[in-house]
Amino acid sequence: MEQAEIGLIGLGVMGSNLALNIAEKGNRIAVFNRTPARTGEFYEEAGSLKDNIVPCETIEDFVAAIRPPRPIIIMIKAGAPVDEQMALLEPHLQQNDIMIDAGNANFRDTMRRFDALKDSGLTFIGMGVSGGEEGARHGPSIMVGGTEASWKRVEKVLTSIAAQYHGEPCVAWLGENGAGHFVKTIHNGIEYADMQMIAEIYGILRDGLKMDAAEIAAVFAGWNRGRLNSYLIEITAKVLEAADPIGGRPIVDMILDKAGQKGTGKWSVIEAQNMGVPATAIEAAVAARSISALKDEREAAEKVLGLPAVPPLAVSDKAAFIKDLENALLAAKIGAYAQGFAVMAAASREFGWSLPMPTIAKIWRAGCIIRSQFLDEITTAFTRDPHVANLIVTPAFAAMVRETDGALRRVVSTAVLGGLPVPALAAALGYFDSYRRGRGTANIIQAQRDFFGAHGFDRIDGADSHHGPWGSGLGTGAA
Ligand SMILES: NC(=O)C1=CN([C@@H]2O[C@H](COP(=O)(O)OP(=O)(O)OC[C@H]3O[C@@H](n4cnc5c(N)ncnc54)[C@H](OP(=O)(O)O)[C@@H]3O)[C@@H](O)[C@H]2O)C=CC1
Ligand SMILES: O=C(CO)[C@H](O)[C@H](O)COP(=O)(O)O
Repeated sequence: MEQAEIGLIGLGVMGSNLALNIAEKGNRIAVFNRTPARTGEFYEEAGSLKDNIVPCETIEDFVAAIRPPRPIIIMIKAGAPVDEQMALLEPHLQQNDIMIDAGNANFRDTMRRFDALKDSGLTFIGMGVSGGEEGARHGPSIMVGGTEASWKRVEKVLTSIAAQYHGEPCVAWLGENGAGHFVKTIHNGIEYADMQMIAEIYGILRDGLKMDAAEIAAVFAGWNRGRLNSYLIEITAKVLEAADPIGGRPIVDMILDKAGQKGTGKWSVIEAQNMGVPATAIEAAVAARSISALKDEREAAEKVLGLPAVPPLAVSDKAAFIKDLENALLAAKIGAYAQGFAVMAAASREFGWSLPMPTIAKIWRAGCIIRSQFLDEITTAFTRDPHVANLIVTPAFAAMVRETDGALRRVVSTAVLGGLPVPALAAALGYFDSYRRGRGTANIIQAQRDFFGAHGFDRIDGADSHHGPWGSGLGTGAA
């Protein structure tokens, strides 16, 4: 039997769709799954693509079915399962075979795995894949990290399966070792912020303006035809339109308000904090998911505290306010993306990757969950100035912030006065207001630090004195 050009382990949601995509693009692929019954089931469902698929029940058969040097995609649950799978696979591999972890790995695990294989003759690629089930099947966005030589060996097949944006494939080599998984992590961090901000706007429409799901769906569908055009806005309109098969009410009204999270959002925030980069909108989004998970505590707290005793939302012109909501969402989105890109710029320096910002924006324009028209504008901004300190000071985005931040301010103020939680929108606004203010208030913090801990400070006039005239440094207030 003709050998396959590539192998794939893990026939779950992502792996099975990726395998079908690979087969459909004319590549012969060997597949393996820990639970063999799934392999048979997958093969039976493959229809006309069966000719390009070699189903294997044992690791030995799987490895033998692939032509050396073998590229093998591992698309399984992230974390320890990947180490276990690699350990099972490794003894069967030969010089120059490549293991490609395509799951949502923590990039620190990817760096460890990359280093562990460095002198073994085997190669490791850490590859972020975005687009969910449909993207994996018809064209995901793919973020590759590893050696450039190993990328060259998989470039053709990955290019054949990636999404296309006006003829340009949404796949790229982004740097050594953990670069691809780091970029995927930040993609997801931005995804968390995007989703949370949409949820906050939904909350204002539902709880503030008392609109029903169908009315809110129409608002999002309208926005999807404008500057907010994006996959996440599109699917938000669709989920709001969908009816519950049991009972016929809008399905969103039947879904428990507890959000799951698998780790990428949290890792984005941890890494941002490690590098001292403010990613406040992403942090707020991660924290909001954690608060959402405290359903029982929230219900108990509502019984103790009640909802805020505030008047109903002060909105005199509903149409104008909905226009403000659209602009506020755009402004806040700019803040979240600016933060995500700033985290990647810092990581690029920290880990020596030379992450290509215009390329990252380019490969996110199609295929991935945060795909949008907006990313084309980010691509243009970073292409003009790849090393700009922050997206919001590029001419195009500075103009957009100036145009929309008033709406964000009005929306956040209205929501706060109406007792509606908008932590991610408020975080984006706070970020703009802090970042654009040349003279902030940290002089007080520096003085306090010097007062109690003799930490010293820099002076605005550059003079030499680095400590304040605090005397003993002992306060006289309460102990
Ligand atoms: N779903 C999504 O939208 C996206 C998911 N991802 C990432 O892709 C990866 C796969 O996700 P997804 O396809 O959704 O997951 P699924 O839950 O659908 O599938 C999980 C797969 O992992 C296998 N697996 C689990 N534990 C082990 C183990 N210890 N050893 C070997 N195989 C194991 C399962 O095999 P078995 O059948 O034997 O249980 C199954 O094939 C994850 O890292 C996920 O974060 C990335 C982008 C999008
Ligand atoms: O990577 C993805 C999308 O890009 C996956 O769907 C991931 O599971 C999303 O993260 P979480 O489950 O934490 O919401």
